[in-house]
Amino acid sequence: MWRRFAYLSPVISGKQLQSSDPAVLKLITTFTSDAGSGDAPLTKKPFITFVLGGPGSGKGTQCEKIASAFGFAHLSAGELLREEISSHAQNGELIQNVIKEGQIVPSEITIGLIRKAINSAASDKILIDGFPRCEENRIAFEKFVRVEPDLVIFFECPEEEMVKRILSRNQGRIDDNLETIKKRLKVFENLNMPVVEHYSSKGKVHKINATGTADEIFDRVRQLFVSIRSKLCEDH
Ligand SMILES: Nc1ncnc2c1ncn2[C@@H]1O[C@H](COP(=O)(O)OP(=O)(O)OP(=O)(O)O)[C@@H](O)[C@H]1O
Ligand SMILES: O=c1ccn([C@@H]2O[C@H](COP(=O)(O)O)[C@@H](O)[C@H]2O)c(=O)[nH]1
Ligand SMILES: [Mg+2]
Repeated sequence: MWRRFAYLSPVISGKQLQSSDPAVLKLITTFTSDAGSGDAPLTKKPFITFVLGGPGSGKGTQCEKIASAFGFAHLSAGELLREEISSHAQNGELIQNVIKEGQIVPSEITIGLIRKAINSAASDKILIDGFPRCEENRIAFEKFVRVEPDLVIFFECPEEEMVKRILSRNQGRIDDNLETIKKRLKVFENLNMPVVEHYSSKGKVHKINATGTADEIFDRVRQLFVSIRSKLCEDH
């Protein structure tokens, strides 16, 4: 039984939890129970775009622009998690600790929130900003939400520029400090990048140069969406 679900083990502080850990057993139960939020099919067939890139590479900024220019719903995984903290949800404290450490929230939690947001989104063209964060997230999403992304955008930005942008963001985020940024950059290299590599090998990744002004970057992004517009109109 455990071997079948080994990829669901949460990554917290870089450690894989053991199969006997109560948190892991709860995770398996949620994903395999009809009542759980993890294993119900989506109520619609959306056009899914994963938007990936390092911390501060401009994912959120560009998603806002794509959403308003091309009618996408913008679902930020980080924002969904932060809303759980501010609404004092059951997992709020756990999420806050993980984000403060720059690590990755267990898939069970994030996927449940994303699924709910997809089902209640105003558009069936969806941008999922900042997810999947690791191969375990990706595999769990594909297996339990039962969809693969139609498109993956990867914003390429030098580390120095990402750090500069985050340190001048000024939105009071608990992870916008140098100590957490260093941890997030390590997680980005070690855990986020394998997801980009996986989708690259499937020919789904469009890399965008994320240097320059936000408008210059959006000019590059716009070209991509204009080139796939006929596909978007046909299907959605
Ligand atoms: N091209 C740009 N040039 C300068 N600043 C930018 C640019 N794009 C975004 N910013 C600013 O940099 C900060 C980080 O951008 P944004 O929040 O969009 O990045 P992100 O990839 O979503 O980051 P995170 O992963 O931390 O959520 C914000 O304050 C934003 O206004
Ligand atoms: O799928 C996800 C998305 C985010 N997190 C955690 O949240 C912070 C902030 O995310 P942003 O996308 O940069 O807003 C991220 O560093 C992770 O700690 C997550 O665990 N899983
Ligand atoms: Mg963001």
